[in-house]
Parts: sequence; C-alpha cells; structure tokens
Amino acid sequence: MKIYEKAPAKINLMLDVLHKRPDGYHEVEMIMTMVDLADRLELNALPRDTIIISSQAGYIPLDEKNLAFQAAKLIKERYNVKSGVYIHLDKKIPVAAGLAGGSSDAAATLRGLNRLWQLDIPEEELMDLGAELGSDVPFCVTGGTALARGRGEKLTRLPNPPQCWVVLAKLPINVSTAEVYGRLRANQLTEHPSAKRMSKALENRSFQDVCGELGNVLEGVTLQMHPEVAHLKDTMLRLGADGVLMSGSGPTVFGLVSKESKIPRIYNGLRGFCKEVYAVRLLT
Ligand SMILES: C[C@@](CO)(OP(=O)(O)O)[C@H](O)COP(=O)(O)OP(=O)(O)OC[C@H]1O[C@@H](n2ccc(N)nc2=O)[C@H](O)[C@@H]1O
Ligand SMILES: Nc1ncnc2c1ncn2[C@@H]1O[C@H](COP(=O)(O)OP(=O)(O)O)[C@@H](O)[C@H]1O
Repeated sequence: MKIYEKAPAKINLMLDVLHKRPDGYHEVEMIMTMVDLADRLELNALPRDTIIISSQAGYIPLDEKNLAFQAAKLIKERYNVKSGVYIHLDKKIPVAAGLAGGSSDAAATLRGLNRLWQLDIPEEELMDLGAELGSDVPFCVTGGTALARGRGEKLTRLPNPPQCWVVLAKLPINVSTAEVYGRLRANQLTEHPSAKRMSKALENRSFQDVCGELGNVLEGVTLQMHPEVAHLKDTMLRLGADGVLMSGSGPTVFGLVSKESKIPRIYNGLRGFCKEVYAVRLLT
C-alpha cells in the first residue's frame, strides 16, 4: 500500500521571545500560518521491520538525522508497530531556511503513518508526539493559523489571514536556529512585536493591520550576522510588497502582497540577485 502526504512550509507573522528558560529553550509568543509551498511525501508500506528514507534533494541527511526518519521511529516504537515503511521526500521547501521544512516532513510522517498503519491516533496525541521531535512540529501537525507559546508547542487556533500572495526569497546563506537563539540576548530586547495586536488584526480580517503588525525579534540577530538579508527586505519593500518580514530564524524573507498585478515586478526584481524566489498563496 502507498499513500501521499503534503508537508507545507510555515511563515511566522510575528515572533517574540519573552525570556530564556532554565532548560535552555526560549519562551516564545509567535503567530504562524502555512503557505502553499510544500514537500510531498510518498509512504510505502514495507513488510519487514525497517525505515528507509530517500529524497531527490542531495543536501539533507537520509539516516537517523532526518526528521521524517525520527518521526517514523517514534511512532513505530510508541505503538509497537512491527512492519516498516519506505518514505520518499520530494523536497520543495528550502532547507534550513526558517520555513520549518524538516518539522513539516516530520508532522506529515506522523499523519501519514497514522493512516498507513491504521493506528487511529487522535490529533492531540500526534501533536504531543511531534513536540518530542521539535518545537515547531505540533503546529505543523495541525496547520492553519495559530498563536504558539511555551517553546512553540502550546497552540491556540486563530483565524487565517485574508488571502494574499506571499513572495518568499532565500539568499544562499545557511542559518542555524540554535545559533540564532544562542546569540539572542532576550533581556536586552527593547522592542517587542505584539501577539495581541496581530491576533486582533486577524480577527478583524484586516490585511493592512496584519502588514502593520509584522515583527520578529530574531531578525536583529540574523541581520547582524548577514546584512544582505536587510538589503533583501528593503528591496522587496521597494519593489512594492505591502509588508515584509524574515521568517523564523531566517534567512528567508517573505513579502505579503494583496494585488496579483504587483507580483511579476517583485518576482523578477528579486530574481535579478536571488536564485530562490517563490510566489505562492497562503494555505487558507
Ligand atoms: C525559530 C523557529 C520559529 O518558528 O523556527 P525555524 O526558524 O527553525 O523555522 C522555531 O522557534 C524553531 O523551532 P524548531 O526548529 O522546531 O526548533 P527545535 O528543533 O525544537 O530547537 C532547535 C534549537 O533552537 C533553540 N530553541 C528552539 C525553540 C525555542 N523556543 N527556543 C530555543 O532556544 C534551542 O537551542 C534548540 O536546541
Ligand atoms: N526532512 C528534512 N528536511 C529538511 N531538513 C532536514 C530534514 N531532516 C533533518 N533535516 C535537517 O534539519 C535542519 C533544519 O532544516 P529545516 O527544518 O529545513 O530548517 P528550519 O528549522 O530553519 O525551518 C537542516 O540542517 C537539515 O539538515
């Protein structure tokens, strides 16, 4: 038997860090939503007790380090499944980009194996399993739009943003999430984006207010390490995006755009100096 799962990328509409916790993680308040840029997973049942991962992408680990492998191992052990699975990852989401590609693959693996092995695990339980794999995995299990607290695993559902275009651009820079959090001095932050105001903007379905409330305290760290990301943000705004922000720990920058007629100018303008540019819709 063979099944398919879609693993979409996320963007952070706002990301605030409250403080560093004794366990080394950071207490966050962030609002995330999904975009229509997705990896595709093909899951094939195997009669023998093994997990095999393959991908067309040459630059991700295919062993125990792959988050899809870790998700399959976790669910197999926890539910005492004796058969195996062969998972092919068709990667479309840029890697280590602040778009949660690996987390979304892990979440899609949990959802997919729940179906393939007919385990009937409730979504809440899949999210708890996801939290063992990474802070962003519980959100990727449910998708939609949500406020995330704790280290990212405590979720409150929110209305989706008004439909718009999302232009994503990633410079050829690798950013480690652990390093960005590690360099952040949470107690020295002077400005904080507001989860409350962004939630209100979403409730009011105001595209303008959503653009006005975009904010991410990790930008300060990543932009200091890579000033070219600030240049990319400025360029996207100059080309006509309505609101621009770095997603997660970066380095991907996204622009929200309400008018489709603006897209060719922004897309072509960015492609002039950035190879990885995507114009997609929100997943609403
Ligand atoms: C920054 C965000 C924003 O959505 O996304 P990305 O940029 O990775 O996409 C997330 O907080 C990333 O979530 P995720 O990538 O799942 O992080 P994890 O694997 O749990 O943790 C990686 C490392 O980041 C740090 N970390 C992560 C989450 C958190 N709330 N505080 C932290 O300090 C820890 O050092 C941890 O070892
Ligand atoms: N299925 C996967 N897809 C992408 N990266 C993966 C996967 N499994 C493990 N990784 C590793 O996870 C790290 C973070 O990747 P990713 O989830 O794409 O980034 P981010 O946390 O910035 O959103 C990379 O260094 C990559 O090698």
